Amino acid sequence: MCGIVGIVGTTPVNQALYDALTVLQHRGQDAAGIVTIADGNFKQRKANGLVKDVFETRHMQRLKGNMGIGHVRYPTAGSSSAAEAQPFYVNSPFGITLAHNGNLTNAKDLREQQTRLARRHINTTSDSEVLLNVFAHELERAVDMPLRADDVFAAVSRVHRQVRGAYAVVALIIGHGMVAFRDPHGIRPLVLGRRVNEDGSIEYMVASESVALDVIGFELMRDVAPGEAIYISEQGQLFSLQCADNPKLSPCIFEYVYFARPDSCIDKVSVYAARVHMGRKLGEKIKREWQDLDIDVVIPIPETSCDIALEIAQCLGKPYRQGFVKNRYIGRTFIMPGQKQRKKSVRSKLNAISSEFKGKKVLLVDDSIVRGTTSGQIIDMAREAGAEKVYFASAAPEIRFPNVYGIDMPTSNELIAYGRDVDEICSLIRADGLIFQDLDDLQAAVREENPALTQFETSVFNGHYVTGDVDQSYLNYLNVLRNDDAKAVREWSEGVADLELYNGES
Ligand SMILES: O=P(O)(O)OC[C@H]1O[C@H](OP(=O)(O)OP(=O)(O)O)[C@H](O)[C@@H]1O
Ligand SMILES: NC(=O)CC[C@H](N)C(=O)O
Ligand SMILES: [Mg+2]
Repeated sequence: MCGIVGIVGTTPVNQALYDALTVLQHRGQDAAGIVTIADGNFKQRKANGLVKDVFETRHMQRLKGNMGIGHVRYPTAGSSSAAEAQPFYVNSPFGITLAHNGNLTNAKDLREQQTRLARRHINTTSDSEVLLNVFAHELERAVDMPLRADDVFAAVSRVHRQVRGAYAVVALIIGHGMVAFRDPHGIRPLVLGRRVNEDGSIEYMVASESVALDVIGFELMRDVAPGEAIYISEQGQLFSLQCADNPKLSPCIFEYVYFARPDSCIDKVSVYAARVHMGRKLGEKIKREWQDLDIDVVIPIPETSCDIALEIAQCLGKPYRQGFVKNRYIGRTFIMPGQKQRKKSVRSKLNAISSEFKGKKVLLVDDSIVRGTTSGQIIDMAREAGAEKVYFASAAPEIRFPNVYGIDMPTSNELIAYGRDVDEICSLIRADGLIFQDLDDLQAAVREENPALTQFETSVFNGHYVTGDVDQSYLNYLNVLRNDDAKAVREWSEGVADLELYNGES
């Protein structure tokens, strides 16, 4: 789950894009990029690193123009080399740059088709570059001069017919406008906003999360519908059309559990409210199932679980204490690239306040347990700080299946709950008791905010993949391609060679 943003404005957009990417940083910490259009050309800066490190004043000064797009990356396909930072560029037709959040499940086939049939060269291993070429090829076929919104929509319709997986996309077509679209299941979020200026002119913005609109001073108009495309011309005129044959909203439920910021609203659901409901549901389950459990205090594992833990504490009638202090300079550990780095970072990120643990029976709360990197270490820390008993509650159910839609969990083997029951997981993380949310309760918690959400993308919990094209042979292929060891070998050789071709500037 990367973060994407695009603005068609009436004044320079560089600072607004930068600010939006900073607000979306929690969605991707590996690389960042911005492309703007000025004087009939693209201006681009992209590199590995956090937003604050990638863009220096000299870059910002060169990113001129009133329209642009941006991306923060959390790699889920290809490599984490700078050459795969986004946006990507193709020169024909017109000149297009594209930023993508999600992951394609048929990228291999599409790549072959683009090479063989469309005679396009894709220079990196990124699925997003494949998606850009599919879109460019279809736009080339659809084109009427001058380019009309309908041509763009026809191209997007054909993209939907070929591409499988998750994709929330924003792209610039030079000399024409900005296009944004969401896959027919709406797996990854995308919102549309606007700002009305004093002279009555309107600026438009799309972003992965509504919080980006808030911070830039745009008002939320609505979510981009699954399968829908939005086209905003250079002149600032907005067009939209449903471009999918059978759209069916099935947002990734993990966005609500972990990825999105609590102050965002996704598919008419306040992420904060959904987490509060998750806390209540889990609190009720704890009361039901652990009737004679003796808990002195409820302690969250910062940062995502704080809102959930507070609600659990209220539900149980127990005190809530912030027993761990988070180092504000260390990012999210789950989206860090390798297990070694993730493990090391948990310890430097979180530290216990001994007085909150000494001689107490504590209930630790986290939003989820994925690889068990956090929970194992945190429980040890709680014991070292003097806890008498350490119980653990997870607001998400057991995660047993790989994710193929933009979360970097490509193999079951790395998941602590794979092939294990609750007792086995409990002893592995060295807890005195462990409880997970039920999937029905998790879905109900989110649905409470928007009853129209009848279906979610829940594959990591139940192995049901909404796009219907994911089978065991695909999962085996992914396992070989993207397991931690394979990634480490690839990154090492790329680091040594560093000979890739890409059109970034430094
Ligand atoms: O079982 P694991 O593999 O450790 O993954 C789950 C943990 O990772 C995430 O925290 P993270 O540090 O990424 O971010 P946060 O500060 O937003 O909680 C999540 O909130 C859990 O704490
Ligand atoms: N997390 C994402 O959305 C990643 C986008 C794309 N698959 C990449 O790896 O760059
Ligand atoms: Mg966490």
